[in-house]
Formats: sequence, structure tokens, C-alpha cells
Amino acid sequence: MSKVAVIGAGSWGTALSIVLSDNGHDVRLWTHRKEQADMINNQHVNENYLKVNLPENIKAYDDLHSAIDDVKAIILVVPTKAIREVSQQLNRLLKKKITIIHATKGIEPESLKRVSQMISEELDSYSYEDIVVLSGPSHAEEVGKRLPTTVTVSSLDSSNAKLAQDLFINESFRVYTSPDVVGIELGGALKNIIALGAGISDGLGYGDNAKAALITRGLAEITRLGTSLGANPLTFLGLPGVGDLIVTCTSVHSRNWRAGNLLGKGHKLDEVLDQMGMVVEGVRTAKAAYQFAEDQEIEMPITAGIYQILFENKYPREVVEQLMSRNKREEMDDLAELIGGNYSK
Ligand SMILES: NC(=O)C1=CN([C@@H]2O[C@H](COP(=O)(O)OP(=O)(O)OC[C@H]3O[C@@H](n4cnc5c(N)ncnc54)[C@H](OP(=O)(O)O)[C@@H]3O)[C@@H](O)[C@H]2O)C=CC1
Ligand SMILES: O=C(CO)COP(=O)(O)O
Repeated sequence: MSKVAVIGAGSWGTALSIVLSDNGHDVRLWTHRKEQADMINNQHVNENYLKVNLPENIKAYDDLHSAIDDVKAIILVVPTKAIREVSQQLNRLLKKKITIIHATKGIEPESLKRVSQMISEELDSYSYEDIVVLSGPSHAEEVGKRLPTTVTVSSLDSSNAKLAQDLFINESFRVYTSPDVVGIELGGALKNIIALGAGISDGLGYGDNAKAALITRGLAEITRLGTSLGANPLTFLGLPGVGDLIVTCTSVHSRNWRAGNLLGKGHKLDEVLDQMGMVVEGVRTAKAAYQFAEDQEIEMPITAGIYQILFENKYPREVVEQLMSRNKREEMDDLAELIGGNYSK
């Protein structure tokens, strides 16, 4: 078994540490807060982030240098906005090339860069091909209780993806591989926008019909943007696409759904984000996707509506009216366009 470092001691970093510990690995969980490291080491809990008891072979560190010393792999799980800063810290410390797996779901607003691009830009001796992404329908709250979960790992270097698969796979955590890094990262990031929308819809008191429509038409938008950036459309029908979209739009565990739900009930964005205490990635991702879609003239009406609610103080009900009164369309034309084909009647 191997020494592995999990960088980021939030809910997802903690849950992934449990999987790795169950697989017999020597897990070093890094946090930038000393008091949190002390709590994990002395009481074996990480109470603000995951309400479970932690195995004793998860050791917390607040010193990054010691955390990554002699490890076989680094799992990077900080929010997207911290990825560059933490990668820069790693860059100063890394003495040799170690496999890096990230499990972060977001994109950078100004550049629309994906997480693997950001990481490889900050690490001198790494290229984009070296980074692995892990994504799929996987709430930390369920993984922490060892409930059955499936995810996908991907890297342009398939040996890195296989290494990640072997590190994580067990009887309650099934790991697939895929070659489509772009699709997997974009699926994981963009579903958070639609989950905000599903939460808003529930907060407004709408029903399952509205949510099913958001999921389905949301998937069409994700696929449209994703394929324009080189993703394989099939990926969006898999675990990192429709799978993650379903779980995030329908689960009370979802931070994005919960934030959306409060917005739908009339709370202001700042107040909602203060209340959450955990990262709500969909907010920054909505800004990134909206700006890109505008620049590239990609049709993303749900994303545009959510952007207006988040950043232009538009009332959610007005956005729903706007979406429901769009021009009449043929659904099959849209669907065919998503896979690059033409539908002829
Ligand atoms: N939670 C989940 O179920 C899942 C989450 N993800 C993704 O994983 C990523 C992390 O999410 P999650 O664990 O939920 O987030 P949380 O908000 O639970 O935790 C984030 C952690 O990162 C730390 N952090 C934030 N900024 C920095 C920084 N600059 N330097 C060091 N540490 C920092 C936080 O520290 P502090 O305590 O100081 O805030 C906290 O420990 C997100 O991209 C999310 O989308 C993916 C799948 C499932
Ligand atoms: O990505 C996730 C589940 O797969 C977690 O989503 P939330 O950040 O909305 O909780």
C-alpha cells in the first residue's frame, strides 16, 4: 500500500481520504488550519465538514512539505478559486514528479480554463497530460458513509488514469476510466449551474416537472458548450455528465442545490453564501460559462437566466417566464445538433 497526500480538508477531501484509508493507504490530509489538523489527529473528526468518525490512519498535517514527503500520489481537492495558489505552493516543494489527481469541479472565470490546465500551468515540471481528473455523481456525505458510489477518472496519459483507478477502487467506490479529460472536467463544472437552477425551482415551489425539464434542457446546454471546447458528446451521457447532473439537481446534500433553494425562497446571494459555510462552485462557473457563451454566441438560456439571478438581481420568477416564453422550437433539431448531426424528418 502507498503513502498518499490529500490536499484540501473540506468535505470532499475528507470523504476521499476515507476511501483511500479503507483501501489500506497511508493517508496524509493537508489543511491550511492548524486547529483543524489537531482536531482530526486528536478526536478523529472533521466536524465542520463531514459528520462521520474518521479512521485513525488518516493523519492531518498543516505543513505541506511534510504532507507530500515521499508520497506516491497527490489528490488535489481545494475549491477552484484556490487551485492556482495551492499549486504554486506545491511547485515550490515538489522535488520529483508524483502523480497528481484532482477532484475539483469548476472553471476559471476570466480564462475559462479547466482545473487540469490551471494546475499544469503552475507546476514547472508537469504538463497537462500528467494530470488526472476524478469526477462523477458522488456527494461526500454518502461516500463518507461508504454508500455505493461510481466515478470516472481521466488523463491523457492512460497509465496515470489506471493508477488513480487502482488507488481508489473498492466494493463501495467503483471507478471507471475514460480518455475524455475535457468532457469530464466540463461536465463536473457545468452541472453545478443547473443544480443552482434546480434548487431555485424547488425554492419557488415548482414541482418535479420543472426540475426534469431543467435537467434535460440543462444537459443540452452543457453538451453544446462542452462540444464547442472539444469534449466528446458521449461523455455527457455518462457518470460525469447526466449522472452528476441528476445527483446534484435532486439531492439535499448538494451545496449548489441548497444555495439555489435559498435563492428561490428570496434570500440574497451574499447572505446565502455566508450561510453555506462550504464552497458553492456553480456561482463562479455560471459567470465563466455565461461570458464565454455570450462571446462565442452559444445558446445557453438556462445559464443566462441563472447568471441574471445571481449577478443582475433579476427575480427568479421573471427568469422562468422568460424561459417558458422563448420562441417555439423543434426538440429533435436541438438534440441532433448536440451530437453534430442533422435531423431530417
Ligand atoms: N463536497 C462534495 O460532495 C464534492 C465536492 N466536489 C468538489 O470538490 C471541491 C472541494 O469541495 P468541498 O470539499 O466540498 O469544499 P468545502 O467547502 O467543503 O472545503 C474546501 C476546503 O478547501 C480549503 N481551502 C479553501 N481555500 C484554500 C486555500 N487557499 N488554501 C488551502 N485550503 C483552502 C477550505 O479551508 P477553509 O476551512 O479555510 O475554508 C476547506 O478545507 C469543489 O470543487 C467541489 O465542487 C466534488 C465532488 C463532491
Ligand atoms: O459534485 C458533487 C456531487 O457529485 C457535489 O456537488 P455540490 O458541490 O453541489 O454539493
